[in-house]
Amino acid sequence: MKHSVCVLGGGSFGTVLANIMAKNGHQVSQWMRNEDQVEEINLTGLNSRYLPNAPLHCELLATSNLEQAIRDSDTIFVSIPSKSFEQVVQRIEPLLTADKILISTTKGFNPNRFELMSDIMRRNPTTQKIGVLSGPNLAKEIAAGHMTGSVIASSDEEVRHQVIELLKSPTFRLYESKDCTGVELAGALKNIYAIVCGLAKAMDVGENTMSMIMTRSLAEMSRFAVSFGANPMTFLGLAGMGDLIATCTSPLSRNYRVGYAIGSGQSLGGAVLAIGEVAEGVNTLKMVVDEAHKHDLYMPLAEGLSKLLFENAKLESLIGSMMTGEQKWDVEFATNKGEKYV
Ligand SMILES: NC(=O)C1=CN([C@@H]2O[C@H](COP(=O)(O)OP(=O)(O)OC[C@H]3O[C@@H](n4cnc5c(N)ncnc54)[C@H](OP(=O)(O)O)[C@@H]3O)[C@@H](O)[C@H]2O)C=CC1
Ligand SMILES: O=C(CO)COP(=O)(O)O
Repeated sequence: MKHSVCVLGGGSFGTVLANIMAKNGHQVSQWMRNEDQVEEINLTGLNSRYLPNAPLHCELLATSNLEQAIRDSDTIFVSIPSKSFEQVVQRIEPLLTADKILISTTKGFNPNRFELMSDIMRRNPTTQKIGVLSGPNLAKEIAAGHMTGSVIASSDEEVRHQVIELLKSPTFRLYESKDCTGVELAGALKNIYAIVCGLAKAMDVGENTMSMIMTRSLAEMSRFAVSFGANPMTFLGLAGMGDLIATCTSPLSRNYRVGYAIGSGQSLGGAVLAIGEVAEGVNTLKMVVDEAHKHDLYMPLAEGLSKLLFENAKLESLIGSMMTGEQKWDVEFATNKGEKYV
């Protein structure tokens, strides 16, 4: 069945998703605020700023008319950086109807208060058909046709099945989850640890060290997420371990590149500016460390990175955080916490 879909955001991820769905034969419009970009995509089939060298499907229609894009669509993917997500969702609220499906693909927190993108979407008074998409989805690899998969999380079966129908392709697999909190937190939190891994790589640490950092990162991420109601098992899946591996090892990750640049001697501001695209991990780090303090959660890697980036601490303090912190359980959910995981 052919669906009418729109993707909000003209960045690299919004563009690859819109392109997959157009290739799948759906009617797809991609909303962006930049008129020149709209013209370029419609005339040349290219989004040269965010996804150079990736020819887009001829039926993908770029538009700057938000009202029409929403009215014509049964499913809306919001692919806007977390900083502007709330503002864009507020703009579309008067255009929503109870049957429209809203999906977030954004991996971050609202910078104004501690909440996830799904919390922002749920506040709309009209539709509760809501889901989040997250997984190892480096946009440029998807555009190049490399195989990957993602997780569609929603408590609503219709939402999950609709997203699978829209996006499944010979190179893109979709898996279902009901653990929205876990999937969404996994996607947001891994960006912190991609920065740490970029830094570590710039320091030329060995593979043992990289493996330890990634594994302890997974422990921190799941500890944090479980305290907000997530299922720790979600972190073994594509949205957890899958995305952590992709983002912590690939120079295509903007967060990894921020870490690498800082590890090579650049300032945080300089590194973010040079990338020219969103690196969500920087805001996420601030929000998460604040929450960890409030809830007394032990997160030595995030804490060490925060001191390095925001308090001018030396690199050694990050290493110290990891190497001199408490050494207790390897997999804490399998051992000491609550009988249900034993
Ligand atoms: N790229 C990737 O590999 C993946 C990204 N994600 C997540 O998807 C989200 C979007 O990322 P991505 O596409 O990479 O971002 P990019 O940095 O590539 O692009 C951001 C897009 O959002 C637009 N935008 C920003 N603010 C506003 C606003 N107030 N109103 C309208 N448009 C706005 C920008 O428009 P303009 O150019 O006009 O500023 C631009 O089109 C992020 O949370 C990211 O973590 C998830 C999976 C993979
Ligand atoms: O989330 C991503 C891949 O799954 C993209 O990571 P970056 O935002 O670090 O580029």
